[in-house]
Amino acid sequence: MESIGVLMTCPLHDPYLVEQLEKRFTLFKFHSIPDKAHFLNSNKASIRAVVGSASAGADAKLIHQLPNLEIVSSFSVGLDKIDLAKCRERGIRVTNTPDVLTDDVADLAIGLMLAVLRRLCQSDRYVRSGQWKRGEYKLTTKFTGKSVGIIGLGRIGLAIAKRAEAFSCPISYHTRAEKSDVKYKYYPSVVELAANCQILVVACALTEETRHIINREVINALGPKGVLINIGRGPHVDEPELVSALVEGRLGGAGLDVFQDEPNVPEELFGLENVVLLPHVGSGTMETRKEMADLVVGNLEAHFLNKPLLTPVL
Ligand SMILES: O=CC(=O)O
Repeated sequence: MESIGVLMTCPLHDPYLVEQLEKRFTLFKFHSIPDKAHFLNSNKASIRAVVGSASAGADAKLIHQLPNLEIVSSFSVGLDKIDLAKCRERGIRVTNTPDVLTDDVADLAIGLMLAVLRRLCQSDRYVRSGQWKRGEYKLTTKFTGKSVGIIGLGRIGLAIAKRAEAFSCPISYHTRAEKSDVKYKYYPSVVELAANCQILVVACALTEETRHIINREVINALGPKGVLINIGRGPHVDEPELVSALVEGRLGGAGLDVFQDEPNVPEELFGLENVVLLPHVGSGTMETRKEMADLVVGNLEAHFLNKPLLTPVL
């Protein structure tokens, strides 16, 4: 398989995945190639696979430039950086990394809820800066028993619900259609869900329908005591609306692992103590990233050995 060209389109800071790919294939690291047009002209014939992630995948332009592309193996569960319609049209296979990251992302969502309500980051800074010696930290807000609304009740949404239930949180949700196999309260509109919960979590896939699913109306419905948690994708949220709601006190707080234009985060958020900001680390544990890397490589191997894909999307 060494002669098979694999184009890694994202800057993957995962030495294990890079090592595993380099052992088996001819790996091209697209982000570190200065003249991309020249590179593609000279190497397009040998490239039969793309490895992408949540930050860069395979858009229509790239797919068009790779005439021999057979498979896109994504080091992510989200598929929003891959032009699935183009892949379908060209018969290009697509795989992702579901299940193995569910626990980590759900754990992080709960961590964000606790961190925002109990001001964990802020009180850590209080101790480090020596302020504790001058007085006790102020009172915060209880998490146990808060009502949690979840947008998207797939693997990750359900894992968040299960964890929040252990904190005695009543759960409600919004999805395109009501689910017959869950006992949680269903709201057919996001605004209604937001008006009826204290913590609203974005856990759905990013698609054209869910882009800006968190808009001004939803934020206002969640209100000055409500908290938004986003472990989905930045573009799920109308970010300028979120920033102004937080600055104006129309929203109670936010725990954000994802942003519109990563790694750029609106600086207006930096001074707010009711906000916790993370650098898109939902699946970022050594254990999970290894399992994800094994799936990326396993899917490529399966494809080139004509075996069934491990986690096929297309
Ligand atoms: O954001 C991370 C993923 O989609 O896996």
